[in-house]
Amino acid sequence: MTAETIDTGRIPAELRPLMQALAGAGGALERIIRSGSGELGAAVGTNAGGDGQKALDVMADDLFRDALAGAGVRWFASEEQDDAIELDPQGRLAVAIDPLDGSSNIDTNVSIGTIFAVFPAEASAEASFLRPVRQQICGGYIIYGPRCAMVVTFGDGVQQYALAADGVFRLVESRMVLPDCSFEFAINASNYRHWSRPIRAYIDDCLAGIEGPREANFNMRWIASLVAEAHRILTRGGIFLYPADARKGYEKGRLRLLYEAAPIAFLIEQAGGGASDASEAILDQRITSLHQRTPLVFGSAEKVARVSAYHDLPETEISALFGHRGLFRA
Ligand SMILES: O=P(O)(O)OC[C@H]1O[C@](O)(COP(=O)(O)O)[C@@H](O)[C@@H]1O
Ligand SMILES: [Mg+2]
Ligand SMILES: [Mg+2]
Repeated sequence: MTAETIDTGRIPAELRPLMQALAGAGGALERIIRSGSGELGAAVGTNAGGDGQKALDVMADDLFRDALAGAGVRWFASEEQDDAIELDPQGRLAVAIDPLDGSSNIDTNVSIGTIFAVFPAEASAEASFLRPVRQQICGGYIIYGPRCAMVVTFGDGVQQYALAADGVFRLVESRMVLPDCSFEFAINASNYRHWSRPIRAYIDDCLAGIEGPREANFNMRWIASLVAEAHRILTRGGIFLYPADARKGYEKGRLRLLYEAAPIAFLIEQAGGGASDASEAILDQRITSLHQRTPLVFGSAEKVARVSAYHDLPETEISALFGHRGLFRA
């Protein structure tokens, strides 16, 4: 009898072994992070996407891969693996994972996370992962913060589980709803000069505050952990933007569609929010390669729609000096 790792009452029966495995590995990773030595942040190589790999990236990847091997998972794709791996030929699930998100924060004791997307397993890895985003059957993340929590959707609302002292993830919220009443935006403003004009216009209008087209004062956050930003926005609203920019390698932004944008978008839409590539819904996209990047904008539906509309404005209006946008009064 395997030890209980998560409340299973609100988890679809066919996904319970998977969720128990993810919770068990997540709990183990939380203990490593909480008590780990300084080497967790040591550089150990580069991954398929060309990003630097930290020791904890590799440890997390090994941990989740081993845990999923006995959980009905046939195909395993990871940010830290060049290609998908077959774990169990009898498995009926395909899991794509960012085993450790927010790696630049490992040494700074800032919240980091794990992100996962689940699809039905097909006969090949390609067919299992290179498909419409909407065919996801489960998406979620684990946040290793002051409170370790798992947030997950199975397509019928968003559930939150908190890691209790006994090592079990306990259901604490059965239907998270994204609040629409926040004037907070999250973007890495150091890249301002690299952004497109519509993105600069959108941020300029936020910065213009009460005297500007938005007629409201905004606050800014940037944690550099996608999971931490998503958790804040699910909890108190706002908008996150990691747009495409002019830097080499950032033509499609920084974040990966399969195991970052797709699961986050699934959660955000299930909580009543919106998620796009700055123009089109993420859930309407098709995944064409394991590590493909996509611009990502998510948060309250109205704010995400506004960013898309800025991309539709005539060039004459895409000027940060333009007073009241013709399309929006406030
Ligand atoms: O360092 P930047 O350019 O601000 O990017 C921060 C973003 O990069 C990421 O850390 C990328 O994820 P990984 O750490 O898994 O590579 C996101 O979590 C975060 O939103
Ligand atoms: Mg990541
Ligand atoms: Mg990562």
